[in-house]
Amino acid sequence: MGVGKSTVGRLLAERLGTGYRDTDDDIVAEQGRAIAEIFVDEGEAAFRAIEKAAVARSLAEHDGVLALGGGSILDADTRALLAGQRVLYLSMDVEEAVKRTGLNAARPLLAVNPRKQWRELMEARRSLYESIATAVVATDGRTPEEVTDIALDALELKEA
Ligand SMILES: Nc1ncnc2c1ncn2[C@@H]1O[C@H](COP(=O)(O)OP(=O)(O)OP(=O)(O)O)[C@@H](O)[C@H]1O
Ligand SMILES: O=C(O)C1=C[C@@H](O)[C@@H](O)[C@H](O)C1
Ligand SMILES: [Mg+2]
Repeated sequence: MGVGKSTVGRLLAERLGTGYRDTDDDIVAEQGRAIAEIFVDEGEAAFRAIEKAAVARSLAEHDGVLALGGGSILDADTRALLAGQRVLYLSMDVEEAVKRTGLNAARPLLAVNPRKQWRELMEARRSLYESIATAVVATDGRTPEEVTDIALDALELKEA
Protein backbone atom coordinates (compact mmCIF):
# COMPACT_ATOMS: atom_id res chain seq x y z
CA MET A 1 0.00 0.00 0.00
CA GLY A 2 1.39 3.36 -1.02
CA VAL A 3 4.49 1.86 -2.62
CA GLY A 4 3.79 3.65 -5.88
CA LYS A 5 1.85 1.10 -7.95
CA SER A 6 -0.43 3.76 -9.42
CA THR A 7 2.27 6.43 -9.86
CA VAL A 8 4.85 4.10 -11.39
CA GLY A 9 2.18 2.14 -13.28
CA ARG A 10 1.08 5.32 -15.09
CA LEU A 11 4.69 6.29 -15.84
CA LEU A 12 5.45 2.81 -17.16
CA ALA A 13 2.40 2.91 -19.42
CA GLU A 14 3.46 6.34 -20.78
CA ARG A 15 6.99 5.17 -21.46
CA LEU A 16 5.73 1.98 -23.15
CA GLY A 17 3.05 3.82 -25.14
CA THR A 18 0.41 1.48 -23.78
CA GLY A 19 -2.75 1.72 -21.66
CA TYR A 20 -2.98 1.82 -17.87
CA ARG A 21 -5.60 0.24 -15.64
CA ASP A 22 -5.87 0.06 -11.88
CA THR A 23 -7.91 -2.62 -10.14
CA ASP A 24 -8.72 -0.37 -7.17
CA ASP A 25 -10.05 2.35 -9.51
CA ASP A 26 -12.09 -0.22 -11.47
CA ILE A 27 -13.68 -1.47 -8.24
CA VAL A 28 -14.57 2.04 -7.05
CA ALA A 29 -16.10 2.88 -10.45
CA GLU A 30 -18.04 -0.37 -10.69
CA GLN A 31 -19.28 -0.29 -7.09
CA GLY A 32 -19.88 3.45 -6.89
CA ARG A 33 -18.32 3.60 -3.42
CA ALA A 34 -14.87 3.85 -1.84
CA ILE A 35 -12.84 0.75 -0.99
CA ALA A 36 -12.98 1.64 2.71
CA GLU A 37 -16.78 1.68 2.46
CA ILE A 38 -16.85 -1.81 0.94
CA PHE A 39 -14.70 -3.05 3.84
CA VAL A 40 -17.01 -1.42 6.39
CA ASP A 41 -20.28 -2.42 4.69
CA GLU A 42 -19.49 -6.00 3.73
CA GLY A 43 -16.15 -7.02 5.24
CA GLU A 44 -12.82 -8.02 3.76
CA ALA A 45 -13.97 -11.40 2.36
CA ALA A 46 -16.65 -9.73 0.24
CA PHE A 47 -14.11 -7.12 -0.95
CA ARG A 48 -11.68 -9.91 -1.95
CA ALA A 49 -14.39 -11.59 -4.06
CA ILE A 50 -15.14 -8.30 -5.87
CA GLU A 51 -11.40 -7.75 -6.33
CA LYS A 52 -10.83 -11.25 -7.70
CA ALA A 53 -13.47 -10.74 -10.38
CA ALA A 54 -12.08 -7.27 -11.23
CA VAL A 55 -8.53 -8.59 -11.68
CA ALA A 56 -9.68 -11.52 -13.84
CA ARG A 57 -11.69 -9.14 -16.03
CA SER A 58 -8.75 -6.74 -16.45
CA LEU A 59 -6.34 -9.52 -17.32
CA ALA A 60 -8.76 -10.78 -19.98
CA GLU A 61 -9.67 -7.38 -21.47
CA HIS A 62 -6.64 -5.20 -21.05
CA ASP A 63 -3.28 -5.38 -22.81
CA GLY A 64 -1.03 -2.88 -21.06
CA VAL A 65 0.03 -1.98 -17.52
CA LEU A 66 -2.26 -3.14 -14.72
CA ALA A 67 -1.81 -1.91 -11.14
CA LEU A 68 -3.17 -4.62 -8.86
CA GLY A 69 -4.69 -4.10 -5.44
CA GLY A 70 -2.03 -4.84 -2.82
CA GLY A 71 -3.89 -7.86 -1.44
CA SER A 72 -5.11 -9.34 -4.72
CA ILE A 73 -2.33 -11.93 -4.82
CA LEU A 74 -3.63 -13.53 -1.62
CA ASP A 75 -5.95 -15.47 -3.93
CA ALA A 76 -4.42 -18.62 -5.43
CA ASP A 77 -6.50 -18.40 -8.64
CA THR A 78 -5.31 -14.82 -9.16
CA ARG A 79 -1.70 -15.92 -8.65
CA ALA A 80 -2.25 -18.64 -11.27
CA LEU A 81 -3.65 -16.06 -13.73
CA LEU A 82 -0.50 -13.98 -13.25
CA ALA A 83 1.82 -16.85 -14.14
CA GLY A 84 3.27 -16.13 -17.57
CA GLN A 85 2.81 -12.35 -17.20
CA ARG A 86 5.52 -9.84 -16.39
CA VAL A 87 4.90 -9.02 -12.72
CA LEU A 88 6.69 -6.12 -11.03
CA TYR A 89 6.99 -6.16 -7.24
CA LEU A 90 7.73 -2.68 -5.87
CA SER A 91 9.16 -2.83 -2.35
CA MET A 92 9.89 -0.35 0.45
CA ASP A 93 10.71 -0.46 4.15
CA VAL A 94 8.25 0.30 6.92
CA GLU A 95 9.34 3.91 7.55
CA GLU A 96 8.91 4.75 3.88
CA ALA A 97 5.48 3.06 3.98
CA VAL A 98 4.36 5.21 6.91
CA LYS A 99 5.61 8.37 5.17
CA ARG A 100 3.71 7.53 1.99
CA THR A 101 0.46 6.30 3.49
CA GLY A 102 0.37 8.30 6.74
CA LEU A 103 -2.60 7.58 8.92
CA ASN A 104 -4.95 7.65 5.99
CA ALA A 105 -8.34 6.08 6.76
CA ALA A 106 -8.74 5.37 3.04
CA ARG A 107 -6.52 2.33 3.65
CA PRO A 108 -8.66 0.22 5.96
CA LEU A 109 -5.98 -2.37 6.63
CA LEU A 110 -3.61 0.29 8.02
CA ALA A 111 -6.19 2.37 9.89
CA VAL A 112 -5.40 1.47 13.52
CA ASN A 113 -1.65 1.02 14.07
CA PRO A 114 -0.02 1.48 10.65
CA ARG A 115 3.55 0.39 11.56
CA LYS A 116 2.45 -2.82 13.29
CA GLN A 117 -0.24 -3.61 10.72
CA TRP A 118 2.13 -2.98 7.82
CA ARG A 119 4.82 -5.27 9.31
CA GLU A 120 2.28 -8.04 9.90
CA LEU A 121 0.82 -7.76 6.40
CA MET A 122 4.29 -7.89 4.88
CA GLU A 123 5.32 -10.90 6.96
CA ALA A 124 2.24 -12.72 5.67
CA ARG A 125 2.64 -11.56 2.07
CA ARG A 126 6.32 -11.04 1.25
CA SER A 127 6.91 -14.61 0.06
CA LEU A 128 3.78 -14.47 -2.13
CA TYR A 129 4.87 -11.19 -3.73
CA GLU A 130 8.32 -12.68 -4.34
CA SER A 131 6.92 -15.93 -5.71
CA ILE A 132 4.90 -14.25 -8.48
CA ALA A 133 7.30 -11.39 -9.30
CA THR A 134 9.41 -11.54 -12.42
CA ALA A 135 11.20 -8.34 -11.31
CA VAL A 136 11.68 -6.68 -7.92
CA VAL A 137 12.53 -2.98 -7.54
CA ALA A 138 13.21 -1.27 -4.20
CA THR A 139 11.61 2.17 -4.22
CA ASP A 140 13.15 3.66 -1.03
CA GLY A 141 15.06 6.86 -1.73
CA ARG A 142 14.17 6.76 -5.43
CA THR A 143 11.89 9.06 -7.34
CA PRO A 144 9.01 7.53 -9.31
CA GLU A 145 10.95 8.32 -12.51
CA GLU A 146 14.04 6.47 -11.21
CA VAL A 147 11.89 3.51 -10.16
CA THR A 148 10.34 3.46 -13.64
CA ASP A 149 13.76 3.47 -15.36
CA ILE A 150 14.98 0.58 -13.24
CA ALA A 151 11.71 -1.33 -13.68
CA LEU A 152 11.88 -1.07 -17.49
CA ASP A 153 15.37 -2.61 -17.40
CA ALA A 154 14.41 -5.26 -14.85
CA LEU A 155 11.35 -6.26 -16.87
CA GLU A 156 13.43 -6.27 -20.08
CA LEU A 157 10.97 -3.91 -21.75
CA LYS A 158 11.86 -1.40 -24.42
CA GLU A 159 10.31 2.06 -24.61
CA ALA A 160 7.89 2.84 -27.43
N1 LIG B 1 9.21 6.61 -5.45
C1 LIG B 1 8.47 7.44 -4.70
N2 LIG B 1 9.07 8.30 -3.86
C2 LIG B 1 8.35 9.11 -3.06
N3 LIG B 1 7.00 9.15 -3.03
C3 LIG B 1 6.34 8.33 -3.85
C4 LIG B 1 7.03 7.42 -4.72
N4 LIG B 1 6.10 6.71 -5.40
C5 LIG B 1 4.89 7.16 -4.97
N5 LIG B 1 5.05 8.14 -4.06
C6 LIG B 1 3.98 8.85 -3.34
O1 LIG B 1 3.44 7.92 -2.40
C7 LIG B 1 2.02 8.05 -2.35
C8 LIG B 1 1.39 6.70 -2.75
O2 LIG B 1 1.66 6.45 -4.14
P1 LIG B 1 0.65 5.60 -5.04
O3 LIG B 1 -0.74 6.09 -4.86
O4 LIG B 1 1.22 5.58 -6.43
O5 LIG B 1 0.81 4.18 -4.36
P2 LIG B 1 -0.09 2.86 -4.54
O6 LIG B 1 0.87 1.73 -4.39
O7 LIG B 1 -0.85 2.96 -5.82
O8 LIG B 1 -1.05 2.97 -3.29
P3 LIG B 1 -2.45 2.22 -3.00
O9 LIG B 1 -2.07 1.07 -2.17
O10 LIG B 1 -3.26 3.24 -2.28
O11 LIG B 1 -3.04 1.85 -4.34
C9 LIG B 1 1.65 9.19 -3.30
O12 LIG B 1 1.55 10.36 -2.53
C10 LIG B 1 2.83 9.27 -4.25
O13 LIG B 1 3.03 10.55 -4.77
O1 LIG C 1 -3.04 -4.41 0.46
C1 LIG C 1 -4.29 -4.49 0.56
O2 LIG C 1 -4.85 -5.45 1.13
C2 LIG C 1 -5.10 -3.42 -0.05
C3 LIG C 1 -4.48 -2.55 -0.92
C4 LIG C 1 -5.21 -1.53 -1.66
O3 LIG C 1 -4.68 -1.49 -2.99
C5 LIG C 1 -6.72 -1.75 -1.67
O4 LIG C 1 -7.05 -2.79 -2.60
C6 LIG C 1 -7.24 -2.13 -0.29
O5 LIG C 1 -7.04 -1.02 0.55
C7 LIG C 1 -6.52 -3.36 0.28
MG1 LIG D 1 -2.93 2.74 -6.16
